Amino acid sequence: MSIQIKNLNKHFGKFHALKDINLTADSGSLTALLGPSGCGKTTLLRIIAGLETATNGQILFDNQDVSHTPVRERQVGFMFQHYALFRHMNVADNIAFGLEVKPRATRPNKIQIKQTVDELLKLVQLEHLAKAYPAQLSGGQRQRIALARALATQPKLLLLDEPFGALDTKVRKELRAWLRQIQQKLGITTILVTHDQEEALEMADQIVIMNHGVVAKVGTGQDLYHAPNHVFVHEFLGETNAFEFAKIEQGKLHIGAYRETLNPPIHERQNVVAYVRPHALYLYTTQPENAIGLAKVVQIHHLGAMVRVATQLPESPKWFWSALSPAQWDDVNVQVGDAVWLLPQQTSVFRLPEMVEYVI
Ligand SMILES: Nc1ncnc2c1ncn2[C@@H]1O[C@H](COP(=O)(O)OP(=O)(O)OP(=O)(O)O)[C@@H](O)[C@H]1O
Repeated sequence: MSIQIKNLNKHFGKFHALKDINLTADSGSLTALLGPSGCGKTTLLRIIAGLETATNGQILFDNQDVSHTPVRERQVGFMFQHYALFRHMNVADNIAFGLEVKPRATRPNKIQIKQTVDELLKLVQLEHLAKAYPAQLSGGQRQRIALARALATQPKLLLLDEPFGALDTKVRKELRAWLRQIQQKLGITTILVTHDQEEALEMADQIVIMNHGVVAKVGTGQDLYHAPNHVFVHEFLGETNAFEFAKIEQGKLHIGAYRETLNPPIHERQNVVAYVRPHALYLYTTQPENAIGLAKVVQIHHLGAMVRVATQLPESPKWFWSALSPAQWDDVNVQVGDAVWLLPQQTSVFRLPEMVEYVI
């Protein structure tokens, strides 16, 4: 099922929470709504679900206007971080719940319900836990059951709000890959709310970056990461180093004076800012052509697949981070206190407030 959102606004009293949202999600795709806390992700998801009404605008499912269709008729499945399983019901009964409460006319019979539950338990690979109670499950298992429960009514749309928010990093990572696999296998259109950029980059076909109730940018993870044309998007999606008061002359980046504050809000910054991702900020022990300065190494973190090095230019309060592969590290092999030359390999230059000027 495809989704289209047209000119949608939401006001809470005087507060304009969603501003002229326009979005399309293709049938079978996974869209991530990504943005900082309070940007309106959950509100948008709730409006798509029918749990909240928009002040104006339209929502279309497969080109049908569902803006005023009640939630139970929208055929959506939910999985929320805090949408807990029923404690007093075992796993099988939790999964069956959505079917058991259907009106008699559309409710499957006992045998069909059992069949569906068995299939879903198999899908989420927890057949052996059918008789267990939620308190006996790990956090990851609970969320897998929550997904099975969300899928029981065969929804045409799956809505996930920070589904793995409460889990530890390792389990989160495993479940992300697992959920994406199931979503693709079922071909179910899915919208995922997250504030975790890695989660969005790993799972989504398209990422919608939201900020202060507006859609700042829509694209695939690759599009957004490599060629964001908006300062907010560049800063939000992936780690970056900001060189302020930069100047580009004949294709070369010059660093000007430094501000005293470390990360002033975007609207307080002036002129030109040059952004360099850590993997593109190369370090050299002998001066290369076009180096932007000689910096001091202040920290080195060995992270296995990567070595992260923090450096500081003279008179700058800021640290800049480089991410080196083990092979790159072997060539540099510096120690804290050593001097290194900084050379950006790719730089996105913005003339504020939001225009990208060039990538060099
Ligand atoms: N029922 C409500 N009444 C008044 N204001 C609300 C209501 N629901 C949400 N808001 C406000 O709308 C804004 C967007 O909230 P929303 O929960 O959609 O943000 P979010 O991006 O999902 O944030 P988070 O990641 O923290 O959940 C916030 O400023 C919030 O305080």
